[in-house]
Amino acid sequence: MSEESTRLVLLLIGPGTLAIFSLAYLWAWSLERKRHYLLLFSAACLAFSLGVLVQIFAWPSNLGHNALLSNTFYTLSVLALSDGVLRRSAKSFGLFKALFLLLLSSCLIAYYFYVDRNLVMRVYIQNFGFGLILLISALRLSALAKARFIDRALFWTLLVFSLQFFPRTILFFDVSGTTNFEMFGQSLFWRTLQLSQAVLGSALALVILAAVITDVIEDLRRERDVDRLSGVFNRRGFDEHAERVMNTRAVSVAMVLCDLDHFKSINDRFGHSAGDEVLCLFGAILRRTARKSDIVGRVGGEEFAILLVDAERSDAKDFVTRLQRAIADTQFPLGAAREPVSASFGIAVSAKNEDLSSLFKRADSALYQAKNTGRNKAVFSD
Ligand SMILES: Nc1nc2c(ncn2[C@@H]2O[C@H](COP(=O)(O)OP(=O)(O)OP(=O)(O)O)[C@@H](O)[C@H]2O)c(=O)[nH]1
Repeated sequence: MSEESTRLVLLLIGPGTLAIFSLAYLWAWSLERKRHYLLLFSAACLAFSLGVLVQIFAWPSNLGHNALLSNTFYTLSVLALSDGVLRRSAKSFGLFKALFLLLLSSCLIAYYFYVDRNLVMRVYIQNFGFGLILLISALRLSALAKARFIDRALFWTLLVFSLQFFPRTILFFDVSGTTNFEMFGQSLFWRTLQLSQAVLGSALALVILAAVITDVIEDLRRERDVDRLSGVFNRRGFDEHAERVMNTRAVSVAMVLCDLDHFKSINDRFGHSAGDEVLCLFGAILRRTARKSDIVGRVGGEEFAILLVDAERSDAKDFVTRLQRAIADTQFPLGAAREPVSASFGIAVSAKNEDLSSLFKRADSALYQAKNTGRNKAVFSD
């Protein structure tokens, strides 16, 4: 292979890798169409890849047109990337802001080509501009620095990627001393740019892909573990989370089982959908009343379980009292007479080394007792 072909192949590695990432995001979007930001990542990779190709193959050959076209692709890529990462976190870059920046960069590049031809200014405008856009986006996502591992990885990779535009431009562009467009492709600046984009750009694309895959897996896990009607864990989710707490934390826990009274009669008199509405409201009450660390689940038709973490008998009693008050204060959609809704409770506080199944059984017997001795009351397991 001639030296020229080897050089070309090496130059094509970066845009080729990004084109593959573009296809990967597109494929991911075809599986998860509600995640529109995947299209933005795909567009960002494709636009960057096209920008590099336009420069490598000098198409169009007119230098001014080439500078403008490659700048458009690069700017679109940076804007799509910024908007994509922001949208993943339910924020957005803003269409008008993006269009304004695209227009501004095109005008500046055109000015420093056609009016005051200055390669140095064009390189600084592009690199500092891109660095700044990405830096601002990264800083808007600073909350991710305290989130899950993959979010932290995304935040820091984006931050490093945005910051590298500044020292790389200053160091290598000044060192290479290139002010001539014809020599630009041979310059140290252009080569370090290609290398850093290939390495850091691929790292960023890879971290984003990993974050997207993690999002999808978490969503699937949530769907598997959460009861859609009441918004609390289903039996599977409850067991898994409760088991984890009991196996990893050496604190006293209390199991509260809670069963709505005469629920069959609610369904019979007001209809199944009114019954559903009661379950939905009841789930909301439980989520409001429990602490973040507690585990709440719907473990049967109208039966709920709450594992109070780091709780003694008095904490469980206080919790149930607050719950009873919240139930009494809630207006359930049960006809004009506003039929009251009540629940019975069985409570068990963990003994030393007691496992989940034994704790659950004791709370269940206490609940059975509450039901059999008049309902609308709480009974403790001894
Ligand atoms: N609307 C609705 N009803 C449900 C759902 N799951 C179970 N049920 C109903 O809940 C009722 C439970 O009835 P029972 O087990 O007799 O309990 P109950 O009427 O509350 O009686 P006590 O618990 O003894 O006070 C049944 O009629 C089930 O059909 C659901 O998701 N939605």
